Parts: sequence; structure tokens; C-alpha cells
Amino acid sequence: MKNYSEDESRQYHIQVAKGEVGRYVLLPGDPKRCAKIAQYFDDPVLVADNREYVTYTGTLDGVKVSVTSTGIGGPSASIAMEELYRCGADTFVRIGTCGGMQTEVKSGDVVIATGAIRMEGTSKEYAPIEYPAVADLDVTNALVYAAKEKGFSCHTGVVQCKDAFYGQHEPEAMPVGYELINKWEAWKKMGCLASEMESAALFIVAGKLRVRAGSCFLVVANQEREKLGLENPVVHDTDMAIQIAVEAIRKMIREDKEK
Ligand SMILES: O=P(O)(O)O[C@H]1O[C@H](CO)[C@@H](O)[C@H]1O
Ligand SMILES: O=c1cc[nH]c(=O)[nH]1
Repeated sequence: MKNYSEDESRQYHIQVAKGEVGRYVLLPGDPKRCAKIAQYFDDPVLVADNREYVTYTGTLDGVKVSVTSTGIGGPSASIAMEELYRCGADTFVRIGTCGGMQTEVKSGDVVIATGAIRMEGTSKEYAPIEYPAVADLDVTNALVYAAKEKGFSCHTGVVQCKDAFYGQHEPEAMPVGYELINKWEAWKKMGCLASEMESAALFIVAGKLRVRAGSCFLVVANQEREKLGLENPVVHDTDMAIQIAVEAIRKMIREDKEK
């Protein structure tokens, strides 16, 4: 494909050149989370800052690692992954936020995704809907191991992805609320843990590129607990999820060296 970037050595959207990122990349949605995550690297350097895409590269245990923000939703997340892959990345860990769906998934908890419901548009432009959005086993096992190592309890299971944040939070206000509400109830009955916006697209794009991707999230709040009048504070501190993801990368670095 023709590169639309003014500087053709750089990817059009992320403005990163080949070799400027490590094979291991952390993927927060929020660009402002990047500097926080890069603090865990040795010698972090700001590589690029374009649109919603901020990238830092540093090292962990002497190995090059990076963090790039994806922005909100499947379209921008898929672009980040495609362009990072072209720069040399092949292992991705999303560090996101989510809303709890089961009553035991509370504000401040961490969720690790084993798979994602594809109620978004981007992944449908990659693979037929019958194809499941599944997290990579190496990445998921590393995340679960890291949470245990750190002594942080976490929930592991399926998350739901959608394109409309307000369709999740105010479905009754939408003309298609009848569909949103009925599907939400079905996802809950199936045991879906939480709702967020990027993992389905990332898992499907990773499948197409044959690379590894997994996700972990801070639970910001839980609208189901709110409905039942249960305690439901809003929590913003993503540090626990960041620590888990960084430790997971260290584990994969060790394992990959042994391969
Ligand atoms: O905090 P991030 O990583 O952006 O993740 C979640 O927050 C955003 C919505 O508020 C969506 O991107 C959703 O997936
Ligand atoms: O409820 C929430 C919280 C974060 N992100 C979402 O997509 N939904």
C-alpha cells in the first residue's frame, strides 16, 4: 500500500518509523496514560505524538519495549496495531478501563480478557462474525501470572465491546434501545464480566496479522451495581492494571529468550 505520510519512513497515523518500537507494545486507550506507563521502563524516550497516538520506547530487563495509545474504539485501535506491526511489533498488551457487568466485578478491580464480544464495527471489516475474538494464550497466561505475583486479585473472562459508549450507559435513550437492552441482558446471563471498546478489534486484527494480543483493565464502575443500589464508587487509578501488564511483558521476555 502507498504510504500517505509526508515522511515516508514513518507510518501515516502513528508517525513511528521501523525499529523505533520494540516487539512488545503496551496499548492504553488514553494518550495521557502513556507517560505513566513509560515511567516503568528504563530510559523511556518520547518517539512520536500525532493525533491520538503517543508513543514512548524504553527497555525492560534490557529488551526494547514501547507504549502507544490507541484512542477510543476499534477504528483507531486497529490502525495503531497495523502500523506498529509494520514497525516491528508482534506482542501487544492493552491496558484499558472498563465498566463492570457482573455484580462481583467492582470498582477498582482488575479484569483480564480471555475473549471479547464483537458488538463493534471494525472487526467485521476483517473477519466474518462467526470468527471469535480470542485473546492470545501466552499473553493471557502472563497477565494472570503477573496478577498473582503482585498479589492483586483479578477476574478472568469474556468482555463486551461496542462502539457507542452512551449506548452502554443510556441504552433507553437510543432509538435501538430495545436491541441494546436485550443483548446486554444476554451478555450478562452468559457471564460476561465487563464492557469496553477496543479488545474485540485488537484480537481480530492480531489474528489477521498472526501476532499476539491480550488485555487487562481497571474497573472504573459498575452500572449493574448502581441499579441494585449497591456500593459503586468511581475509580480512576489504573496503576494496578499497569503493574500487571508490565510484569506480564517481563515474563514473556524471559519465556521468549528460552524459546
Ligand atoms: O481507558 P481506555 O483504555 O480508553 O478504555 C475505555 O475507556 C474509553 C471509554 O471511556 C474506551 O476507550 C474504553 O475501552
Ligand atoms: O463503563 C465503561 C467504562 C469504561 N469504558 C467503557 O467502555 N465503559
